[in-house]
Amino acid sequence: MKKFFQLLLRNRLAAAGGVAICFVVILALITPLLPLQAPNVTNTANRFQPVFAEGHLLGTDHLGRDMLSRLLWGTRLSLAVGFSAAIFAAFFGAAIGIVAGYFGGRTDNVIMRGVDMLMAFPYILLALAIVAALGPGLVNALIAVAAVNVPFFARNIRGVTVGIAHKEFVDAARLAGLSDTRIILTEILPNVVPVIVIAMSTTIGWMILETAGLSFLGLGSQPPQADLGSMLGEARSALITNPHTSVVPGVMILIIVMGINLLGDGVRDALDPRLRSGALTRPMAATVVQRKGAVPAPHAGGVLTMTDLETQFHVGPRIYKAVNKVSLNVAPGECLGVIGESGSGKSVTALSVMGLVASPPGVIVGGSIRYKDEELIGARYTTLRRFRGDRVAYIFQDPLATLHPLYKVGDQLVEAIRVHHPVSRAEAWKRAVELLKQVRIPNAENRASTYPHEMSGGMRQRVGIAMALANDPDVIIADEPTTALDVTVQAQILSLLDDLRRERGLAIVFITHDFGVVGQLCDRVAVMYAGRIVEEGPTDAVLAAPAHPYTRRLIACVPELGEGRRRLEAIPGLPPAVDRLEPGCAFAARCTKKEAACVTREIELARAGPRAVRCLYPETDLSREAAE
Ligand SMILES: Nc1ncnc2c1ncn2[C@@H]1O[C@H](COP(=O)(O)OP(=O)(O)OP(=O)(O)O)[C@@H](O)[C@H]1O
Repeated sequence: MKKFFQLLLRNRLAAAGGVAICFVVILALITPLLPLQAPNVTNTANRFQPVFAEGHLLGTDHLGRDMLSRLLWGTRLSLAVGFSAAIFAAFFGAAIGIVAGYFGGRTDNVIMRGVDMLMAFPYILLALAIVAALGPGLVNALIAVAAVNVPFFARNIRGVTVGIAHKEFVDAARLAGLSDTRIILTEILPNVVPVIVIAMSTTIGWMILETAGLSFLGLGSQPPQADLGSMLGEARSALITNPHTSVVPGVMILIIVMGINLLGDGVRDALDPRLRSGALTRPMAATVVQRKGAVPAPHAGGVLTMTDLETQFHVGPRIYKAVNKVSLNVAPGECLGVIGESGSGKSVTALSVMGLVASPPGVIVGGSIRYKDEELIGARYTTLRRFRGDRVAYIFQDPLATLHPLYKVGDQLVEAIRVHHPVSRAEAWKRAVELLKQVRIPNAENRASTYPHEMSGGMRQRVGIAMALANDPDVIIADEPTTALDVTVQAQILSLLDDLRRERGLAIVFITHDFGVVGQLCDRVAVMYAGRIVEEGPTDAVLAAPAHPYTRRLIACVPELGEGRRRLEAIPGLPPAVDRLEPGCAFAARCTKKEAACVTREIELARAGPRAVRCLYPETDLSREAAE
């Protein structure tokens, strides 16, 4: 709740709207306590007194009634009717939407066709028809305004409910034997409440306007009772001669509706969890760079070289050191594996290369990333765009999330090609089909015309690889591309990537959790823990004699076929949170070889020949191994 208010106040327009609305609501609440004149007592001798007239701060109307008193009593009434109408509409609309969305099928059809019929009428005509049927009066105006807004809520909430009703947690509740009512109340409702609140906050102003409209037409509040709409209606004939009688209620309506709308927009933004971690802004086109020191010289050669890369997330007062002085390099035709537990910083390292870490909250605070001889950290956005997808391409874990669901896969490949190369559509289509063949998609000509949802997971991942290959890049960064696939398809994809790098001299950075995959594909491996590289070296050497205790434990977690009796050793405990890192080795708390020296000072990555380890008491003596 505190976070919600902080975010709301950070949005200045929303805060201004909130202040205006609070002021008006407080005034309306204390109206009976204020020393005001009676709002309905007429005094025709005193009619049309101007603003600031003696005894009448806002003047008098055509019957000599005090405008200030009528304005405050009228505001009270208009707010009460507007809020009540919004609550009624939200309650009935949400109930209808939830029932239709949850039960689906015929129930949904019958309810939603009824809602469609209501929506087919122009809403003001519908409201007029309802008031005409019920008779003029404020309560009937309230019923009419609430009724015409019920379909809006029903449609919105039904849409959200349909999306939730078949989620795994709802299925789990069904399997647990919960009744439909219980599921709706405990599983569905908490997920739709934010949407109801947002819809309400953005429609209350609208409902106040509609009620004022009906009163303006004489169908809402009846004389002598004042609300803002009826005050405007009565002042209509004196609009030119005594404009203050219209301006006073008009300005109040403006303040209320503007205030509620601004506040409503702010509430909607503050309730959106995606905006919580950053400011209320869209992510920037490239990761923000706030490098403090000088650009370090590259530590090694290669087509892609990262040296002392530091990427952090700045969330309020917290700093998450997701990537902490990471140095990696990959040569043409080489495959570098990056391995580590979930949250160790592998993806953030990969995304930093092309400035794809979302800012806010991501910030690159130090280091160097070189593609051949070109420095990428701090490079202009046009340079990064030129390289993205063309020289350095990505393959992500979930191709369904990265492929556009509404375009055929061939068209998406055509787009990827034409973004970087000025070729005709027909030519790009031919190349797209060729790419699909290269990634061994059978019947590629026809498959190019299918949509992503018509393909299996393995096929889609091949399309993802084809997309990465579209512009013949020099480097492919593959972020767990086989984790979601079954072992047969996984093996096919791995051998495909292996062939491609041998045929084309591609450099591959392969991010994975799985040492089995590293052993199959990678020439070298870097092990990450809590944002740091803890070990690096040729895959065979690391697998045969791991130097860091963490690497040894990770390898021990991999089951091997035919070794059924070997005990798999899980690593106890969890990786540390990267916003509260203690000095020294981050693995110390889980390490069986921990000594006092491990947690007193920073431990350097000690290099010996092709291998490196960040440990004071390594499992293998790398200097001796290098000397041999
Ligand atoms: N938007 C964010 N705000 C704060 N911290 C973040 C954000 N995104 C990532 N992190 C943190 O950065 C660290 C590194 O995350 P990253 O996604 O790189 O891990 P990973 O090793 O790729 O994990 P996985 O294997 O699960 O994909 C994690 O500790 C994560 O909590």
